[in-house]
Formats: sequence, structure tokens, C-alpha cells
Amino acid sequence: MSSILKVQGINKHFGGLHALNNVNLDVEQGKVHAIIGPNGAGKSTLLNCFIGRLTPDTGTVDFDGTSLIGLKPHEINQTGVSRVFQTPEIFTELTLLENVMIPALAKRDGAFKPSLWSSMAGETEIRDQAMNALSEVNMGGKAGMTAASLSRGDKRRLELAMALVQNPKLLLLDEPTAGMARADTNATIDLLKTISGKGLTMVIIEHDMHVVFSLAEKISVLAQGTVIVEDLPEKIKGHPKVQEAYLGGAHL
Ligand SMILES: Nc1ncnc2c1ncn2[C@@H]1O[C@H](COP(=O)(O)OP(=O)(O)OP(=O)(O)O)[C@@H](O)[C@H]1O
Repeated sequence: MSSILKVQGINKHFGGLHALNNVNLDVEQGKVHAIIGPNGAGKSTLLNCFIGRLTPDTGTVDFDGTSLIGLKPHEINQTGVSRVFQTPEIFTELTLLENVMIPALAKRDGAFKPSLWSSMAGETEIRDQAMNALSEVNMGGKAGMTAASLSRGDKRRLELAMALVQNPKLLLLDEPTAGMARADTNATIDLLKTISGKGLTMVIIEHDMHVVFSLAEKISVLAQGTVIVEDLPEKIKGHPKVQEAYLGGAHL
């Protein structure tokens, strides 16, 4: 087994709250790794430690041979980590194509420079990459539409294209199907399966167990800031410690 993301001994306090308590995580190259756990378990806090939004008090985060601790979010992005977060970070007044070109330019140049905006028309290579990413999420036919007119499900797919255009080595997904109707959720599961089938490593935080068990090849269960179990999906269902953690909350 070769791990692409290795997290060791992460602790994070918010005042008196011990939000992450000695967390270890090994994400294998090419696999879909889910992080699940009850509300307030520390899932988002952990993810924020991977992308430079939070700095852990102690511990290490190594990605593909590089320590991510102390790097800024855009520097982490440059190492090959892209993310799709719950709050859509799209530009509603721009077209889908323009939305996808922005992260492609940011990846190439280190950060998006507004001065590049006027010359975007000349960026044919970036434009082609953006079109390919839109096609990957089955939205090639909507490239010229403004993002404001998209349904919620399509907005999430656009965000996925914005992550994929960066050709990441690791894709972080925070509740990629939150708020979606079942049909949209299933379409997203199929899409993510196709993408993972091409070898992209994914870390996914998700409450919907249908999504988790459809996609995950490994699951870490967080409860009160501690990884209580890390195992294969078939070992997680019915695991006494997991059942206990979820008691009174979601059901597996
Ligand atoms: N910036 C912050 N300041 C203070 N406390 C915080 C902060 N961020 C998170 N917390 C607390 O840390 C704990 C873990 O929160 P976190 O959002 O990581 O949990 P989660 O597992 O992602 O929950 P959910 O599934 O509800 O999104 C919670 O008790 C939360 O209130």
C-alpha cells in the first residue's frame, strides 16, 4: 500500500474544546477514503487542516512527499490538492466556461490575477482544458450559459469541473451531495465513480450513508475528535464502536 496523504498526531484546540485529538489518517493512492462521524465530530476541522484554512496545534500532514503544515491555501492547491466545498464558490454572473477557466489559470499562475481577465479570450489552451473539464461532468453543452441559471445540482457539478480542471492528485469533497434530490445524488455518485475509476484519489466527508457506501473503499470514523475506527466499508457497518458513536443520531 502506498499512501498519498499521511496525517499523524493531529491535535487542534478551540479554546477549551479539544476538537481533534491525536488524529492519524492514511489515504491510499487512487482510493476513495470517506471520513464520517456524528455532527461536531471534527470532520470539517480536519479537512480545514489539509487545505491551510486551519493550522493544527501539533501533528504532521504529508502529501505526496510534501509537508502541508504552514503552507497557504493557494500553495497547497499548487501541490495538487483541489477541493469541492459545501458553499458554492462560483461566479454566478459569469459563464460556465469562464468559471472553469479561472481555477485553471490560478493553478497555472499560482493565483488568479484580475489583469488576466482581459486576455482570457487568448487563452486557448486553458479554454480547451476548461471545455474538457465541463465535458467530464456532462456539462459541455452548457458552457456558454451563465452560472446563475443553474440548478443546485448543476452548480455542484460546475464546482466539480472547477476542481477537475486543475488536474489534481487529490480531490477533497465536503458533502458533495448535500441538499440534492435523490436522482441528482445518484447522478453525482455515478459521476464520482467514473472519475475515481480514472485513478484520482478522493477524500470525502459525507453524512448520506448511501453515498458513503456507494463510493468509499476505506472509511475513517471520527467521534469527538478521535478516529475510533478506520477500516473497509463492510467492517464499518454494524461495528459496535460506530453504532455507539451514532446512537441517537444517524443510522448506519
Ligand atoms: N472556528 C471554530 N471555533 C470554535 N469552535 C469550533 C470552530 N470550528 C469548529 N468548532 C467546534 O469544533 C467541533 C468540531 O466541529 P466540526 O465542524 O469540525 O465538526 P463536523 O464533524 O464537521 O460537524 P458537522 O458534521 O456538523 O459539519 C465542534 O464542537 C465545533 O463547534
